[in-house]
Amino acid sequence: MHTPIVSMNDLSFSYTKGSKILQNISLEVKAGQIYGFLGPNGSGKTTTLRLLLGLLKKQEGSIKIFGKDIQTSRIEILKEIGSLIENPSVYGHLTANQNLEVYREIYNCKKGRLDEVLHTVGLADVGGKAVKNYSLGMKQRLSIALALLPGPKLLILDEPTNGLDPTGIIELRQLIKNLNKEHGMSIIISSHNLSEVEKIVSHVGIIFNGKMLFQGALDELYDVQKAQTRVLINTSDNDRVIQLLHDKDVQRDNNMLSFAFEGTEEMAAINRTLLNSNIDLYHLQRLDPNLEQLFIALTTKS
Ligand SMILES: Nc1ncnc2c1ncn2[C@@H]1O[C@H](COP(=O)(O)OP(=O)(O)OP(=O)(O)O)[C@@H](O)[C@H]1O
Repeated sequence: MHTPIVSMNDLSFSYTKGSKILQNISLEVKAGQIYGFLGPNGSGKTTTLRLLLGLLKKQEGSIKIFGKDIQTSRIEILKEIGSLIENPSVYGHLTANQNLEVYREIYNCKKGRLDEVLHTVGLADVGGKAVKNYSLGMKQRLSIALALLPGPKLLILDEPTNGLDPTGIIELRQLIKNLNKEHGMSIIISSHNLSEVEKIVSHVGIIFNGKMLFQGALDELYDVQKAQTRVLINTSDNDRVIQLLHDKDVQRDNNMLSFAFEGTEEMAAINRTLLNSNIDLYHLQRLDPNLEQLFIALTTKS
């Protein structure tokens, strides 16, 4: 079996004594995965990622990256990681090429690498422009180009879609997919919004109030989500519908009725029942839970 790229076990952390920000966090990322690290604001994502990069000192638990301990092999490990934590740190008065040149010297990589990374992030045509004239999406992509300079195996992106417009989000998604597919990079991407990352991630971890609530393949998360899906209907005779669907827990909210969704076959059967009873259907909607509702479902799961 392959050694996981990242393996975090039972990590707990407090900024101040007595108030635990992270509790027994365990997280595993395998080679080639795009791992979505999800949780609402303040749940502990940035703290976890800072610990992962050794930017905060670990207190309890263990962190291994590429099979090595972050505490004893930090420099060696960091050479193979590109990261973007919080705001893009680029100089506005410099061009993209000049920004990259500053970091190229730090990383000690070849000159040709600048064009390569600019090309990878789709900024090859504007490398000579001052960064202050870039859109936020372009700045974000330039920050990723900086992180790519040393040719990392693992890329860690903390809420990279924050503040981006829909086009910027789509471009960033495409870039992340390419880095994973064409450059074989493993990627951890944090977000407070499942819908922003679900098109690209293969695995997810969900953190809430400093605890991991879920970790697994996206499909497993969809199974949890499916169990929380409801159907919303409005008909010409809602009272009658409640009688007809007496074996379901139908809830009424103003003119709307809602009940748990249990598959398309059951939906079709309900529809036939309504038709046979001469009840007109005015509205039918499937309600998939959003991330907040999923959190609630996961926290209350027995
Ligand atoms: N330097 C710090 N000192 C004390 N508390 C902190 C510090 N940094 C973060 N916290 C607290 O730790 C908790 C987790 O914050 P963290 O930034 O890790 O969450 P997050 O999930 O990344 O949220 P966000 O998306 O808002 O950054 C929050 O309650 C936050 O107020």
